Amino acid sequence: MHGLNPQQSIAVAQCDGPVLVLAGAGSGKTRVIVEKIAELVRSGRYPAKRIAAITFTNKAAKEMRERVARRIKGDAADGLTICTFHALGLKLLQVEHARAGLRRGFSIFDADDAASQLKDLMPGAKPDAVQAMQSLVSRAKNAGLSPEQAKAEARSAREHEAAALYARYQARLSAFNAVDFDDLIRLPVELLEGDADCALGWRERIGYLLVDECQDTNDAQYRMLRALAGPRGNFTCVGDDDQSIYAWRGANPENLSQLARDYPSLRVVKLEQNYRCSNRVLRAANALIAHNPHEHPKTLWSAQPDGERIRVWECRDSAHEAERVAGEIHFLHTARGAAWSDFCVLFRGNHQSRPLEKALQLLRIPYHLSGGTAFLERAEVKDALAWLRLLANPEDDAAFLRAVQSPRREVGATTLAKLAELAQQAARPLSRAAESVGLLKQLPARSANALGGFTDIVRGLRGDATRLPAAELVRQLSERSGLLSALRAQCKSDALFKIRRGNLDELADWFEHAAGTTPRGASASDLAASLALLTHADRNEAGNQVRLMSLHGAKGLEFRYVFIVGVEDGTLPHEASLDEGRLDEERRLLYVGITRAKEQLWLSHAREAQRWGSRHKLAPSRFLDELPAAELQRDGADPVADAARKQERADVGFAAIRAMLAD
Ligand SMILES: Nc1ncnc2c1ncn2[C@@H]1O[C@H](COP(=O)(O)OP(=O)(O)OP(=O)(O)O)[C@@H](O)[C@H]1O
Ligand SMILES: [Mg+2]
Repeated sequence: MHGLNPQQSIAVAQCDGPVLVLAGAGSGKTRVIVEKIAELVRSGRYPAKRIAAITFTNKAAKEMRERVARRIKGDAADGLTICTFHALGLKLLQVEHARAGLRRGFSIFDADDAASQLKDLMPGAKPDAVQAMQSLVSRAKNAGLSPEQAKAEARSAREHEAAALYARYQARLSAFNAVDFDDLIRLPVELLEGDADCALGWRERIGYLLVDECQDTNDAQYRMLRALAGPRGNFTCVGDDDQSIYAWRGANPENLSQLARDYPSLRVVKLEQNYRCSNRVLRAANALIAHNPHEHPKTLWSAQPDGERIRVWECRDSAHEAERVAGEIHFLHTARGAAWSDFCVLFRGNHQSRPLEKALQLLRIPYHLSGGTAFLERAEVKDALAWLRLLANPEDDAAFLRAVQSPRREVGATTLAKLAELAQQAARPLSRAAESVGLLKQLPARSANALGGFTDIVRGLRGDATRLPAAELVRQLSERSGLLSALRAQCKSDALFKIRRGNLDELADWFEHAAGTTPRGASASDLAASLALLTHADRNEAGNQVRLMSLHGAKGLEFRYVFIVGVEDGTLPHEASLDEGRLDEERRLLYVGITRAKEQLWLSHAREAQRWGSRHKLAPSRFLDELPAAELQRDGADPVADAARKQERADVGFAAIRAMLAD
């Protein structure tokens, strides 16, 4: 079957009843999902519109869509659902909004919006305290608890406090006709589990379900899967317990074993051949992960050549480390003709990208940083989105509050507080209260005028919102809202203004693109809702560029050359995991990193770090000692090879300089 091995073929062919593919990195689990979708459609067992595949990120969804499109000819793939749990939850809620107690066009609060609501509900609380409460509330939601259940289950005083806050926070969300990210899973679960008709309807809609990276589902997502699959359980889940790296976000790899308990007829398929990594890389990965406890040890072998030994670099500090990485990339590109996109540099924490960026820029190496300063977090983008949200949903008070103050107009905090009071008395959302002449009369004339001006603009745009193409709406609203001219006034230089206006153009482009790819030609307001689910990394595609990303972000990907920097005790494993006994998860993280490499791998660590103005010593990661020495080549271990390499590198360097002079 299309170059699949026998085990993969079994997993693909098994279309009735539940299937779990449990296998190590690079063994072709994602490939099984892609082939299986193609097979289900081609065989006519399920039309594309009755198949849903769940991926861990939007980016992975996009990639899978492209891979499937290559396997299925023509329009047979139309209507296929490939998305994240959150996006599927959103889709479900958009259809079932009435059952979920929401009105059409409800808003999605991102983590920032949620935090600001909680802050508001905790007057005087320090940011740390707000954050702590936010994560407790989120944990309760991810465990699938309603406010009432959270209250009943609370044991400690803190949990009682969190449960009470959860109830007030939820009341506020529903007053705003809004949901947060966690609700995109929790509410569908509540609906599907509590309403048999609704569940049946969705099982009819989604005849076959496939889930990638199943080890990283949290409890609420697992329940969503179970509720959607129903007792018949027509699904294929694939996962690897050794790659579970999201425990901190509530992921529970136990769900893999739970599947067998919930579905006694579960067919478990194991894959043992790794097609990705060189043999050395794979042997090193296997040796590392063997240090974690395993109920069922996995065997994973590779028919690939041994390949180069794994380079272990000891560097002075992170700047030196970055220079070596950039130098090596430059060398392999120039001397061996590797494409920039063949390289990936991985790190534990996002702050580690800075020295790398500097070093790459110095050598003029094009790079792409995933999950950097989130595009959607930029002020002008958030402003434009608030406007869009308000156009979509007049009851979105959070959007109103942001839009009415961007750009600033003569509507101050006092006016808004007064308006909120009036709105509450009249039981209306803020934007409706601001439109009511009767209510405005109770405000000072200047503020009332300013509000009137604002609502005129909103009304005008709302009239055009359904008529204009999505991208055009973004452009018009940037102009007509005054956002653009405020931005111009605010920017000290033309260059800066260009960059920030560029962000708004990018938003418009994104809308144009997204509207073109959604089947129903989604309106700008639908898009504004789904945009909340996207991250910078998802939206922004890398071209022929070196990729910089966190180990967490690298899940599922593969590259010819992989560098992992900062392999130090305290960095990887991370400081916080040393005393909390979460070493196993850190080890899995390194396992994920190592198994991204197809041909060659570099692990580097620094001797010193600068912190709070003073230097301090760093020790190499304890994980390095867990790798088989025979597969490693440490600095200085092979002076002859080192010298030869240096010479080759110098030659390439001279050639480059000569070429530059000739230009
Ligand atoms: N039967 C096969 N023959 C040849 N190549 C294969 C086969 N199966 C998978 N591959 C290739 O092996 C590589 C790894 O496959 P895939 O990404 O599906 O693995 P995975 O198990 O999902 O990995 P991860 O655990 O990292 O998510 C890909 O390049 C894929 O094309
Ligand atoms: Mg995969």
